[in-house]
Amino acid sequence: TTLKTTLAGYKFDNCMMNAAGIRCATVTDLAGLRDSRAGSLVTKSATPQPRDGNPEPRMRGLQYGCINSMGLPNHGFDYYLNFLLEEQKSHPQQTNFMSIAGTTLEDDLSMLKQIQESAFAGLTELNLSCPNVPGKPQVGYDFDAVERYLTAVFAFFKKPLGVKLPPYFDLMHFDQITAILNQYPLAFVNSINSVGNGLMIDPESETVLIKPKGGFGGIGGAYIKPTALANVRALAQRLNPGIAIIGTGGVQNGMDIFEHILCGASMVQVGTQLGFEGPKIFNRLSQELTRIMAAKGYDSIADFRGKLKTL
Ligand SMILES: CC(C)(C)CCc1c(C(=O)O)[nH]c(=O)[nH]c1=O
Repeated sequence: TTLKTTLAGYKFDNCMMNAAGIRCATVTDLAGLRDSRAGSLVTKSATPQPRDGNPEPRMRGLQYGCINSMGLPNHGFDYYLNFLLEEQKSHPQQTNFMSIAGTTLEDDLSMLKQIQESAFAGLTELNLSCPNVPGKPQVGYDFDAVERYLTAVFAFFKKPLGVKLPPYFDLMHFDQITAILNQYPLAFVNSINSVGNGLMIDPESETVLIKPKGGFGGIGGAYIKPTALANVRALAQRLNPGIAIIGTGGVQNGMDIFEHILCGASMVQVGTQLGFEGPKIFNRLSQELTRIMAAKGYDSIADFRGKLKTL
């Protein structure tokens, strides 16, 4: 039984890795991921300059998941690109991802130009949950903006690139977003980001849990697995076969990873639960998934990827 996978022509020893934003903001975090059983790593979404992010408390974990409104705290684009370039020299056998989340299209293009001209040989994840012009929803929910962004990006960017999408909830939206995405030479689509603008409350103190945005924040964890699986499945049913899918959302154990792969994922990312358990979680998840596959008679994930049955 092997957990290896291939995505956009790149080989990974393990089909699981971290989700951007969790345990990946510092070199220490990233080295911890590299030294774990994870098959790859992705950096915290970078902006051109370092950012402090929102006032704390800005993330809280509860029994079934977490809420966050971090506000893109990160050490800046150069910090992460430098780490990834060093990694290529010291650990050439591992392919990594760089996540970027400019607060404007210009910022995204400027970072992508630097990646294009750099020696970075991994994959780039463009976070489309980034804010749009005031008065408009996030880019991922403004389909004209998605088209504008991807047209500008692929006018010059020739390295492997995928997009991180927010969750969609209407079948027409799955049709609309994939009709757009299928027009571009995307290496992958990563679905889903946190479920936006949830609200968690402490009824004792009658207060919200996080400070930014009056307590509103992205929801992750067990709460969002049904939404994540539906998005992975819907995208897999609609995207060109050349566009691989990364499944993210609600992974707590090996069976959750199995379910994401059954829906069509070639790589599965872990966020909230990684935050709770740390990189050693990939030992447990690998053991659990291996046992599930062996019990079902599957040698590799290709044996069951995308093979979810309907009734
Ligand atoms: C929400 C944004 C701040 C625009 C992007 C960064 C981000 C954050 C964040 O840094 O607040 N949290 C998430 O759950 N997903 C994200 O993509």
